[in-house]
Amino acid sequence: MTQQNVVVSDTKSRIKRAVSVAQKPLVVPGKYNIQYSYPRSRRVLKNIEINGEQRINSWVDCMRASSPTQAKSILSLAEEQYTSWILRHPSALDMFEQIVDASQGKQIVMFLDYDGTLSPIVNDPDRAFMSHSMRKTVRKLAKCFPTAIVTGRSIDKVYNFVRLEELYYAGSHGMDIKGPSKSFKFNKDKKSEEVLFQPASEFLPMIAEVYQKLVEKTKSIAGARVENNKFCASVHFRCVDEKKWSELAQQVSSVLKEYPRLRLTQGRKVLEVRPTIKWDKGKALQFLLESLGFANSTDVFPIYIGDDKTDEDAFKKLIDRGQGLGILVSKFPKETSASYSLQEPNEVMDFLQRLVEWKQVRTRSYLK
Ligand SMILES: O=P(O)(O)OC[C@H]1O[C@H](O[C@H]2O[C@H](CO)[C@@H](O)[C@H](O)[C@H]2O)[C@H](O)[C@@H](O)[C@@H]1O
Repeated sequence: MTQQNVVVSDTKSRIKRAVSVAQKPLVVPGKYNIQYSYPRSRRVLKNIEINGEQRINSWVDCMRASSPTQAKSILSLAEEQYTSWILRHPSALDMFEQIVDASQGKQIVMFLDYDGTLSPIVNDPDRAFMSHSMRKTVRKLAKCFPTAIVTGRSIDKVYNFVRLEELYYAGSHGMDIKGPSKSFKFNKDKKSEEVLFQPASEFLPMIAEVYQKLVEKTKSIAGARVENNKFCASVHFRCVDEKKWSELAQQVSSVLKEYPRLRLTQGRKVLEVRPTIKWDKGKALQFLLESLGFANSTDVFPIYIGDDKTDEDAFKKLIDRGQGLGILVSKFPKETSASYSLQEPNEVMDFLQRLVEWKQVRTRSYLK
């Protein structure tokens, strides 16, 4: 079954669900961000989601008080936009049967982003814990399919959260790749040594130096926080007053001026400083598929689940390969190359759990 077939079928129920989701009051304010919450590459520090949401909330309050009819038309517009988005990126839970049908006869390989996908977004990056039930689900998932965590975090950090030896890990946006320990190898026929790839290893001292400079430069800005992710560094502004965002951006930019071999990208309330090498989460996905022996295989069905801009490189890679599918985790419409959507980590867990159950049923009936 082609992806188009999958998307076209079941339209009525999806519209129904889309409209009912769009009507949930909690979700509605953020939907005004449709075109604005996902800033295009260089529009740094503008139109960012949470404050956008607050601002819009107060706009809507004022508008309701002064002109109820006008407010209603804005709400309808948001609903329409959400409905149109969800039709293009239907829920992976609603489309579960079609997704597994499309994978028939192929080896599913799972790629999971960490923050915002397996763990909820929180203010303190050191406290982005994943739940026990999520860990249990991912453990079961890895017994059924080769499974990789692909993250902007350093491998050490993400491993401290995930604590599952049986997974592949691609840390620092894919610039640090490790395989599972030998006893957990999925494909026992493949070479037994751990996969290990560090395409940006020469940048290690530079990132360490830049990290120190960023800490120094930003320390006067309340709430700013710099995280060393080994081959890249993150400057968090989730807890910085919006009035201070441009000052923070200037400080970061002044440090980067001295480092032409580093570039800046943006994630969810975070500025990511990373090497200019042509390597990203999409390339990491490709590398891992090759390591698993699926370089030119048509019998593989990779599923990538992620919530952030950096995950778009992986979604695009799947489109280029013409294999598998991408699932964006988001409550709000965003520009994306993913085919499907899930609203939050809890839905991701439900989806993974269904995959596990589906696989177990198939294995049982195969053994009968
Ligand atoms: O690729 P990911 O696994 O999604 O990592 C991207 C960044 O995630 C983390 O920051 C994000 O999550 C934090 C905790 O919920 C949140 O406070 C922050 O605002 C988000 O941007 C991580 O701390 C960064 O280092 C990663 O680059």
